[in-house]
Amino acid sequence: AVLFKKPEDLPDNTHYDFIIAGGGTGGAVVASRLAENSRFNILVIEAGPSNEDVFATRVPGLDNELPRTHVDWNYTLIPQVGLKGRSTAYTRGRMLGGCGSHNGMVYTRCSRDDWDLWASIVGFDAFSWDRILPFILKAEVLTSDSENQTEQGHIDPSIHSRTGKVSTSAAYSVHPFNDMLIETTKELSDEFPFKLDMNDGSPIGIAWNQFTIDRHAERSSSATAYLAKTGNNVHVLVNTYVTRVLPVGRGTDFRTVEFAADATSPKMKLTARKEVIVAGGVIGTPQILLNSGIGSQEELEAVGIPTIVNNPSVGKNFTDQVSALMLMETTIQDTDFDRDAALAEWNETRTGPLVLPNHLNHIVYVRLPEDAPPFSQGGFSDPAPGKDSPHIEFVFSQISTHPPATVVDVPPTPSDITTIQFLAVNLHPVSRGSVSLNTSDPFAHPVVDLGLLSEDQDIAILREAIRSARRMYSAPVFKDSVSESILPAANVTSDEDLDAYLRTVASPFLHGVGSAAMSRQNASWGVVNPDFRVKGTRGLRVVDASIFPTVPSGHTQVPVYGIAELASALIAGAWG
Ligand SMILES: Cc1cc2nc3c(=O)[nH]c(=O)nc-3n(C[C@H](O)[C@H](O)[C@H](O)COP(=O)(O)OP(=O)(O)OC[C@H]3O[C@@H](n4cnc5c(N)ncnc54)[C@H](O)[C@@H]3O)c2cc1C
Repeated sequence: AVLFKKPEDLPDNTHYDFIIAGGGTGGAVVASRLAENSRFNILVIEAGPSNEDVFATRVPGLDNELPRTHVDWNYTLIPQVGLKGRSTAYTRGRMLGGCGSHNGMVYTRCSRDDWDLWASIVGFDAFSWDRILPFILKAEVLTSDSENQTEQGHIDPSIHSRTGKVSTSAAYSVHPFNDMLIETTKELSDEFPFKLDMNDGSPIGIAWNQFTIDRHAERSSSATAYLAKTGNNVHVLVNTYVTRVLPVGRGTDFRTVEFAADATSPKMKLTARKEVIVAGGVIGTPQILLNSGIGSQEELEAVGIPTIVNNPSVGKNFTDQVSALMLMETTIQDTDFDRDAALAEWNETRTGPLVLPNHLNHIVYVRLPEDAPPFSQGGFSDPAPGKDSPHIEFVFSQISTHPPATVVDVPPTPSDITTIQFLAVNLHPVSRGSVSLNTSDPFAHPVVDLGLLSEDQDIAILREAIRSARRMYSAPVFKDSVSESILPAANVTSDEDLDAYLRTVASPFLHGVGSAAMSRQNASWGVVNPDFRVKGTRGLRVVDASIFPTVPSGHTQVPVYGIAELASALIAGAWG
């Protein structure tokens, strides 16, 4: 690809077939795949800088140093009623590769049920597990064993690809906690069975984590694995903000993109010969559509934006998983290390603690039984999409006396006590939020609301997540080394007390989806059709996590890779 750092550097008289707004996870995949047809010229416009200018993007263990910097959009949720009016940070990557350049690199395809549900919601079988899998595999290349990465007992290589793009590995470190968790899968096998590979469509149990990390212990992303490897028929304009998409003439053929370096620079316009693809992510995409007059007429009028396509679904249905910090007191060896020495080691030999984002190695997925309290006593219906889908995830951060190494806000934590630090997550909340505008200024942050814990069902499941985690640490293997629940405190056990704790600590898990949701062609709701085209328009598609109709049973980057590969094939096919 050819990189341009300022709008005025773009060559005159170049005609682009496709213009892609947002060079993040989804946008970079689509640009690279379309570029495989050498007759297509493609322009990617990205608000942030190149990932190559940001060293910390390369080092897995420096992922926590990227949020709240110039490569973060630094959004804040409006005060969340379900969190006692707390506002929490909502980090999103703002550079080539988008969130994929600053995320936790966990590789999860989510469950068979998630994809089959999407296929039935949108009425297009291409989204079903069996049919999306080839596209997920197209995006993946499993690394072979190297130091700190092994397939043996950690992964089922037969369900992975050796020929795709983004590196996936079973990166690991050696630590006694690993063996203890594996022992738990024997001692408490009903609730916590061992799972050889959580990417087989049925992610339930305790598994070794898999990460988008390459064999040189570097982050792999759509920026490094796709965009950096494309030819010169892709032009990439960084540091440039897409303000609107505009129709060509008076209709709804939205093939013109308006952009500027910043609020004080002149706005420029370019028209794509074939299509515009918006890939601004779960906040950027609805913001661009709304600024362009595609949204609820009533809400657009209130901020003085003329409506071109009246669609009240734009920005609605915004959903994220909700997590709660937990700390357990322990005598297990801590995972602390000297950062500078570790960085020197990573630089020299690509070994040491920075080869991994978190310093513990497993991921735990729990499916609540049918008679679990939220269902049997609370009367709530099962929010998971099927029997192969978990309700709860535990993801471990570190064992330390320091505050938790997480990018979400955490309450003050006790010092001088060594704790196992992890997040308990409700994977399928039913609370919904929105992305909306309170100004017609395209450079202002939109109003971002997740409605976290606004539905009682969500807190009921998070309560069970805490109880499930405590059961896990009651396994005999932890008897002499894990003593007490510190957060929430051991005496916090009743529903009321757990709820009070949860409303104080809960945070978004940063897997936002659904703000430009896909629906059936003739549905009365939804923003894009199953071919990714924005309803009521021509020439305009959306390809990113905003189109997911529901939040899946895991982390969201792999589903973005899957749908971006599918979309690329559809778009290339339409113009082939
Ligand atoms: C801190 C964090 C950790 C995470 N950890 C994991 C994990 O371990 N595993 C996992 O699977 N998922 C993880 N995720 C989620 C996952 O990374 C995202 O769901 C996924 O990358 C989203 O892809 P996307 O294409 O929808 O958006 P993005 O990757 O965010 O891409 C959107 C791009 O559009 C650009 N953009 C937005 N607006 C404009 C505009 N107006 N003009 C120009 N450009 C614009 C943005 O700068 C960005 O580059 C994490 C997310 C975060 C924030």
